[in-house]
Amino acid sequence: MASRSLSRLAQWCSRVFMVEINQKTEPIYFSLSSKPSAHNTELGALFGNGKLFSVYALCDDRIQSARSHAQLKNTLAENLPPGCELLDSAAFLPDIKSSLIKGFFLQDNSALSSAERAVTQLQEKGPVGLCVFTYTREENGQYLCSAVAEEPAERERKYYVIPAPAPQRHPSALNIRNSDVFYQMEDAYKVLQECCDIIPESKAVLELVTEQQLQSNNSHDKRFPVVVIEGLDATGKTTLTCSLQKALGAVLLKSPPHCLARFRQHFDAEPPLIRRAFYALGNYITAAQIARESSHAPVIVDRYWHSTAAYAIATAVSGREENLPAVGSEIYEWPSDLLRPSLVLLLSVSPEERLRRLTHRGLDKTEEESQLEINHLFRHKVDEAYKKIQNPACIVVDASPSPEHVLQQVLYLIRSKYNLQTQDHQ
Ligand SMILES: Nc1ncnc2c1ncn2[C@@H]1O[C@H](COP(=O)(O)OP(=O)(O)OP(=O)(O)O)[C@@H](O)[C@H]1O
Ligand SMILES: Nc1ccn([C@H]2C[C@H](O)[C@@H](COP(=O)(O)O)O2)c(=O)n1
Repeated sequence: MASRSLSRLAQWCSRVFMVEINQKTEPIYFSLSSKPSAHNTELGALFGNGKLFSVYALCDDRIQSARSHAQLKNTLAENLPPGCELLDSAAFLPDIKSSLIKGFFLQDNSALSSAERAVTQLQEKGPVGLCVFTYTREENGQYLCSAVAEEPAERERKYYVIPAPAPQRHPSALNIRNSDVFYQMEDAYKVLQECCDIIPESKAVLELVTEQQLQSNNSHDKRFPVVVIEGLDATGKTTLTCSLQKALGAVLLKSPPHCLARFRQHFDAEPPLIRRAFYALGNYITAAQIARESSHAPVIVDRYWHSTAAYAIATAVSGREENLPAVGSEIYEWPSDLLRPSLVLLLSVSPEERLRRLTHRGLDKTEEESQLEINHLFRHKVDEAYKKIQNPACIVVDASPSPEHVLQQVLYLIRSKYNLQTQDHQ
């Protein structure tokens, strides 16, 4: 998307705008038109009161655009006048992949809006173009939209705001491929290559990926079973994987791998495009380690691609759980260049039991895991996304019994699939 082509209001008329009032109700969809609509009362909930404007960060450089969007959100949130709502917004071409442009819609009841002043300061600071729309209500009940643009002629141009039909598929899934989830190592690798000038740690991560790939044993000779243990935070993955390692004389690996631990906190603070590329590359390093170790012993892995894809999809797909694409969608496809495990077990416990274990454990969590605590809906979406991933699909394991009971249950599952003997029988 070339930002220059979108700085002119007319270019936005082909798009549908979506504004999410909250995570639980359907978004409001509208378009811009040269003709008024007879039915725009539907827009009342959004365009009801106060001063209204929306803002989108436009930039040709996807890294700069991702960081500018994050910076814009922080700036608007920090300068929000009392009574002003900051809502997620997006403009898209229905069913056209990668057409989603994320932004923010503000309902502002204050006269001199500090949010608007913050946007103006950001615009002057650059370096990315912001496209700001303002909306006004006419006497006849029609809503008009104009762009705060450089050229006077552009500023004078106004379009009617008219209701638009809800698209077949929720637009937040349009940009997932290579923005939130990566399906080839080289696509994730390219993102971090583009970050090297602004995020020095990227270079070190890329060197580790290259080093591990060079050491990878791609031979498809006899391999011992590779069992991945997945699940939300505090479902008992670490406890179970350690017990499995002892019981099976297995090698225990994890994703992200230990060699990336020192970079993790930094990339967790980056916008999704960069953060997810980091975790995707972590899976490829872990895959190279699995390839080497599974030539001489069974391998147990604590989190792998299912975690990376499920958390990314659940974060990217806003709104209700039903907005997740159906099973069979390409977004759930295992990457063709990533080593496939023999078995993936998804540990499942009740939210109450999980919270009990988390509280009991007292360790800190990633921002996303903190989200899981406050956001019941987000947790459900992560769980649903886990279960939609195919080839291999997860086998759900009830992990609420005692650690020993869960271990025996999982050993039975593994043994019934392979004639793997436990350590004490060898
Ligand atoms: N089957 C179980 N029954 C009761 N408590 C358990 C069980 N398994 C683990 N726990 C306890 O629950 C807490 C979380 O366990 P653990 O760290 O293994 O979870 P986890 O899924 O690895 O979490 P994370 O993803 O954050 O690493 C720990 O205090 C652990 O002792
Ligand atoms: N392969 C992986 C492993 C982890 N993540 C992300 C998803 C969550 O935000 C978080 C959970 O990890 P934990 O705190 O349990 O170590 O890390 C991922 O995206 N891909």
